[in-house]
Amino acid sequence: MANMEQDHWSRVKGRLRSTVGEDVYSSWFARMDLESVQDDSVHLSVPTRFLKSWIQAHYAERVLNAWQAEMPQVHRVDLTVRSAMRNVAPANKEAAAPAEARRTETSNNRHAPELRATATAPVSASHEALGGSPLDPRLTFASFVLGRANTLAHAAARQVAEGRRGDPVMFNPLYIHAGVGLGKTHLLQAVTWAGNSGPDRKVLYLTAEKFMYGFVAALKTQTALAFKEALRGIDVLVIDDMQFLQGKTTQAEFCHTLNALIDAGRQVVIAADRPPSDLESLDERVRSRLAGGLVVEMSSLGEELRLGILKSRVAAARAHHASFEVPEPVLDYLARTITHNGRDLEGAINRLLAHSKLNATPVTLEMAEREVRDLIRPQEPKRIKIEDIQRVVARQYNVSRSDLLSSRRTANVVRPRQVAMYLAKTLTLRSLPEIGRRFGGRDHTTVLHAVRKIEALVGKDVALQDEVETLKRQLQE
Ligand SMILES: Nc1ncnc2c1ncn2[C@@H]1O[C@H](COP(=O)(O)OP(=O)(O)OP(=O)(O)O)[C@@H](O)[C@H]1O
Repeated sequence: MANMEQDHWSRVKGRLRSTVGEDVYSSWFARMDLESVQDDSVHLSVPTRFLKSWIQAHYAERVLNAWQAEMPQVHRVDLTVRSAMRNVAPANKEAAAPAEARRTETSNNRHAPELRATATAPVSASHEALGGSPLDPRLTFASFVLGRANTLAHAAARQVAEGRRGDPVMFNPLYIHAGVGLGKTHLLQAVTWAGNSGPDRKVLYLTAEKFMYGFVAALKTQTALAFKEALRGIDVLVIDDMQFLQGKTTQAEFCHTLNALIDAGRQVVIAADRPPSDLESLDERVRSRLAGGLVVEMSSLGEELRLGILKSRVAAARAHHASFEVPEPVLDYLARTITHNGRDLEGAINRLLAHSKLNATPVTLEMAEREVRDLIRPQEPKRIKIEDIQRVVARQYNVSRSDLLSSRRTANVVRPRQVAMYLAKTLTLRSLPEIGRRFGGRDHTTVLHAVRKIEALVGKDVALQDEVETLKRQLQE
């Protein structure tokens, strides 16, 4: 790019910095790059979709103004998302720690820069040479959180990733299926990063779309034979989003490739959003071949797993924003209420980060409730009312509801009251002051004390733990 353009760009950045202030600038514009200037339009790029839509929604005008102040002829600013893949394969693999994306393309990088982990898996030169789909450096085994939903899929994926050339292939193909946003792409890319970190194996990650595109392009340029040979020369073929494989010729080609690889003892790993038998648009031969290896389902993310993912996202964000803190109750609340998929969990942390950075305020439960409201889907856990809690607890401990609200401090009332407050905190979205008000106008510190007390006791006292569990069950029914 011409030096002059870069000079303009530096000055535009300076203007933006002084209009929006240093904090906002570093949150939103620090990773924006100039791609090109052509006539009256400027082409900029950012590493994520999230950043793109945020800038478009909030700062489009200011970015254009800053350009016009520098170059009056500019009438248009285009913003695109860079892919997460480096476009130059470094010769030295150790130096190939995934870095910020450089290649411009409207890719599906769904991961905000704030969540960039410190993954250091090398980028495989062979992967790039073969035209593999872009890999996201954050999607590694190190950042994959384990839980009941994915233990088997993870173990199988690891086994594949750690295999060596010539090892007997245990299950072929390995077919992983799960609903949207439950970690398929994460696991498949983790296999690719890990598999390519050794010197002797070539692992190629392709989305089904990319496979089709590669094949169609090869047909057009009459290099289809070379394409097939190249594919057959790899050790592990990883195909994501199999449900999108379309077209008779492509399917036939895919089937040949699959057969050739499997017969040659090469590993094939596939992910889709449904089991092979439900891939209706696929040829029967392909379906049965796909079902002939190990088919593993990843089920929906349990609460513990969701909490683990949230924590790992916060830790990743803190690597770049050390002051970003999400209190435990907020994490618990998010894990409890955002139940559908990992992408929503990631989105929630991004929003909290954006909000707390922009407004320079700490993350609170109230803020979280407001910010993620639309991520909480309809069939979320039944909304429990504080009155219900008071009623059920009073019945269980044989006291009256007015006892719970009264100022009486006898032991037979104090404990049930504390349990009720604890349940109000853990099962509802009410804030501590609100709960205090609903328990006879108590102060929020009294509620906090009760919550902590019961939390501590539940960890030690099995009988109390059972009581609390029974109460929760009754309330959730
Ligand atoms: N077990 C996990 N550990 C860490 N992150 C996870 C896990 N499961 C899902 N995620 C995160 O959730 C988000 C969505 O996951 P991913 O893109 O892998 O889903 P997917 O199953 O491929 O979805 P789709 O069907 O839409 O392609 C990603 O940010 C991913 O890192």
